[in-house]
This record gives sequence, C-alpha cells and structure tokens, in this order.
Amino acid sequence: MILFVNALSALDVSIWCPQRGLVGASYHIDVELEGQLGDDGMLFDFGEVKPWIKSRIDAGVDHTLLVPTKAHDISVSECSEGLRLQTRHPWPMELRAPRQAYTLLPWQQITPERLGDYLSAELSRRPPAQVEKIRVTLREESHDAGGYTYSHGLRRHSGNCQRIAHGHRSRLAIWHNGQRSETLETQWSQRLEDIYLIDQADLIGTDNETCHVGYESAQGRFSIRLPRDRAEILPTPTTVEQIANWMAQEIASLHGGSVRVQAFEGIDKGAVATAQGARDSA
Ligand SMILES: Nc1nc2c(c(=O)[nH]1)N=C([C@H](O)[C@H](O)COP(=O)(O)OP(=O)(O)OP(=O)(O)O)CN2
Repeated sequence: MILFVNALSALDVSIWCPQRGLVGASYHIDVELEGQLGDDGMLFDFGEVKPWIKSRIDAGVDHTLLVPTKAHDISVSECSEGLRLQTRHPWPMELRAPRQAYTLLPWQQITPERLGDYLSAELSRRPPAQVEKIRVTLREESHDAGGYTYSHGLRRHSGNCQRIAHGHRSRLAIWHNGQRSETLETQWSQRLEDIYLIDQADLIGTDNETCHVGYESAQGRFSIRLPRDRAEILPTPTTVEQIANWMAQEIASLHGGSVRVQAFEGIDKGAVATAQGARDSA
C-alpha cells in the first residue's frame, strides 16, 4: 500500500551552484510512504505523518546552506566558528559558520531530484512501524509572474533563520497606481535574482569590490564575505516585512504614485507593504 501527502511542508535552503553562485531555494515537499496496513486499516495516521517528517527535515537540511563538496574550486575546512567554506567560481565567497548551518553533499552539483533521493534515504533509515520505504519529491512552486531568489540571515531570530546563508525562492507581485505592473515585477525579479540581502547593522566592512558581514547569535558566530555586486544592503533586518517595505519605498521614490508590494518568503507566506511617492502625498 502507498500513502501520499503532497505539500506536506516546505523546504527553505540556500544552494551553492557552480553556475549561479549562492541561490535561495524553496520546495514543496511531497511524500509517499510504502508499507503494510495495521489492524486499524491505516499505514500511518496522517495526523502523525506530517509532524514526523517535518520535524526530521526541520532538524536536518532545512535552513542550511547545501554545499556540493565535489564541485570545482570549493574548499571546506575547520575553523574556530565551525566550518569555513571558500568558493571561487562563478564568484568568490568565504563563509564561516557553525557546522549545523551546512549540509555537505559529496556531489558536483545539487539538483532537487538528488536532494529528494538523499532525503528519502535519510528518512527511510529509521522508518515508523509498518512503513518500509519513504520517497520524497521536491517540487518548485510555479510562478506566473515575478519571483526572486535571495539568501540572508536574521541575527535576531531565535530559530534557524539566524543562519547567515539560508534562502528562499519567492513570488513577487507589484501594483503601481492600482495596476499590476509586469514591468516592475520583471525589474525587481532581475535585481533580486540570486542576491544576498544584508542588514546594514551587520556589515563589518564594504568597499566597491566586497561586502563583509558578520554577527554572533544563539547558534554561534557567523560571517560571510562576497562580491559587492552580489548583495543588496537594506537599512533594516531582512525580514519579509522589511523587504516589502524597502521595495515599496524605493519604487515610490523613483516612480512616484501609489505602490503596493506583495513579497513572499518562500511558499505561501509573506508581507504586503504600501508606499506613496513624496510628490503625490504633499
Ligand atoms: N514575521 C516574520 N517571521 C519570520 C520571518 C520574517 O521575515 N517575518 N522570517 C523567518 C525566517 O527567515 C525563516 O526563513 C522562515 O522560516 P520558515 O521555516 O519558512 O518559517 P516557519 O518555521 O514558520 O515555517 P515552516 O515552513 O512551517 O517550518 C522566520 N520568521
């Protein structure tokens, strides 16, 4: 018998990609369980499947940086913070963070198919009674219009969002003077594609070439050094509320008029911000 649960939870990670660099990713987690029915006529109570799988994924891969350790020009070594990752292609990055902020995978490239197989094997190691096999499929949300893929860390978050390089693949909708604006959505999707978002307060240093960001939080010490053109600096923490606010303010000051931004953080949640151009609000 096969039991399935689609979109059981969402996985939010950053992936080091040899072609694109640091990429924010979010996937629906679809699950199939195979095994024998119990006396109650069930393979595994739906009410228990969800927390069982979600708790394992949340405690493992979720909110980590996935590193394909066999990719060209990547090095991972120990450091006082935990692990140090250095990359060269397509651009140079140095990340220092506690071990739990990484998932090291002995591959040249990370794909959702491989990652699904990895999660299936991890979960199948100690399956619940009656379950013989677990299959995980990772599925990207389809975006009809705008979308952005950022990585960040929230120093003040008490959970795993404090990790300095976790990310999201998110929808984006923008209205200008009451009309949905495909032009603005495309512009902002391009500007925020594979970008690293920085809270100005976490900047250790920056020049024309590089940004160096670092902080200490409950899980340990984190730092990231990356090219200036791969980052956007916000005047606030990079919560989705503040990202939406920042976009709305920037658009209103550049184009005037009334602006409404619906920014998602990963799948099915986010924030809405509005702004009015200065010359229109006088
Ligand atoms: N109000 C806000 N809350 C949180 C924000 C935010 O921007 N505004 N951000 C985060 C983190 O960045 C985090 O990446 C989101 O984590 P996620 O796992 O998606 O959130 P949940 O744990 O609530 O969701 P599940 O998918 O159910 O695990 C956290 N909070």
